[in-house]
Amino acid sequence: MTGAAPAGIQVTGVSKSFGPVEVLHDVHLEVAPGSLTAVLGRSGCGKTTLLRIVAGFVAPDAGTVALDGRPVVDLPPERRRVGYVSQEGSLFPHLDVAGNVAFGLPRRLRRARHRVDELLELVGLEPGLAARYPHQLSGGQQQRVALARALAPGPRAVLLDEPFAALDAELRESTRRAVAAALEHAGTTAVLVTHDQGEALSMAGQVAVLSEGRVVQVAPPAQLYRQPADADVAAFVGDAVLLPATVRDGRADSVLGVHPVTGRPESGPTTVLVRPEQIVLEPLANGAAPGEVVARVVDATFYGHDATVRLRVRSGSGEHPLPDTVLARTPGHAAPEIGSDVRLTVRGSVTPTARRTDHIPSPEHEAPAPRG
Ligand SMILES: Nc1ncnc2c1ncn2[C@@H]1O[C@H](COP(=O)(O)OP(=O)(O)OP(=O)(O)O)[C@@H](O)[C@H]1O
Repeated sequence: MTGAAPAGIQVTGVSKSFGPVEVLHDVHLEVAPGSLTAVLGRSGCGKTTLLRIVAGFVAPDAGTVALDGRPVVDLPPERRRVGYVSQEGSLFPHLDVAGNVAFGLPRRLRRARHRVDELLELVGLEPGLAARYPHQLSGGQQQRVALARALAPGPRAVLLDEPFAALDAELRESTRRAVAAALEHAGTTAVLVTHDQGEALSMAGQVAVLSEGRVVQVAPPAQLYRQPADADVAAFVGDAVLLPATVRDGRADSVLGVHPVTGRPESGPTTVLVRPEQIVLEPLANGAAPGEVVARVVDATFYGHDATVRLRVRSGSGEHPLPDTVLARTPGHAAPEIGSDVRLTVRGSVTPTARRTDHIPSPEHEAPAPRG
């Protein structure tokens, strides 16, 4: 790839209102050069607006956007050297694949067929597709062509707005992999907007969670999942079991037993997060020993590779009240019978997770190193 070196992106204090509605509030985001950041949030939380501000299609009311520390808010989109891929790819219907990709190339290179082939190869498409028109491609192929077109001028960063949302599940997965590989190979800085937590966690080196126009946490995927900033983020990025607990000497005492605590918790009453896959279920063949946690299976949903099991705790540990139900995830073949009693144990550590009282940045976040 020719083109500019990948740029770091710095979004500082960006706010934006449409009429009386504030869509973004004091957004700060730092994207390391050559890395992939996902902006994750529910529909309407302001993700697209943020991306369009970085691209230059929308001006912020307050705050700045910089590339490698140089403010670009006064530059028009075409001078920022930032590529944009939308949900539908928006290919030109009257141009074939080669024409679409070449459109992104500098004028002097537009006739250089080998450049088009290189870009198609980069996004994992056969050169044989070059003569097809967009309507002759699958949705996933169209999105890859759109990425090839965006990468053609050697942009300093690429912005992807829900690029897989219109694809069916199987195509989405393979297209994600192809796009992630192409971005990594090109070494381009990328920001991906999505409402799909699996997509954000699996593709990005850093995930920024946006809620009602505010960044509520920025963290690498594993940290976001294990140490969400609050209960809302915990429940948004996966199934969450939240239990009242008391922390003493780095261990939390909850109805599911006494467990080590992630991070450096303060002693005292709190709420702890347990992920359903941490809960291990065993058949209760010969009754329960004193102190064991026993629950009855009230419901189970079978997904094939795994199953989620809803349980009513019948006897718990410690002084905390029994929760209504807890959710466990088991391998599909090991899902217990509805109505049976099982023994519950929790693997690993639990995480103190407050209800949202304020918008707290992630405490231990460090920006991930650039890829490669
Ligand atoms: N040009 C505009 N004029 C008025 N309101 C707008 C405009 N653009 C966006 N909005 C509003 O701003 C809010 C955020 O929109 P935005 O598209 O940024 O959200 P989003 O998180 O990307 O949502 P989705 O995932 O549904 O695309 C919405 O309430 C939307 O209606």
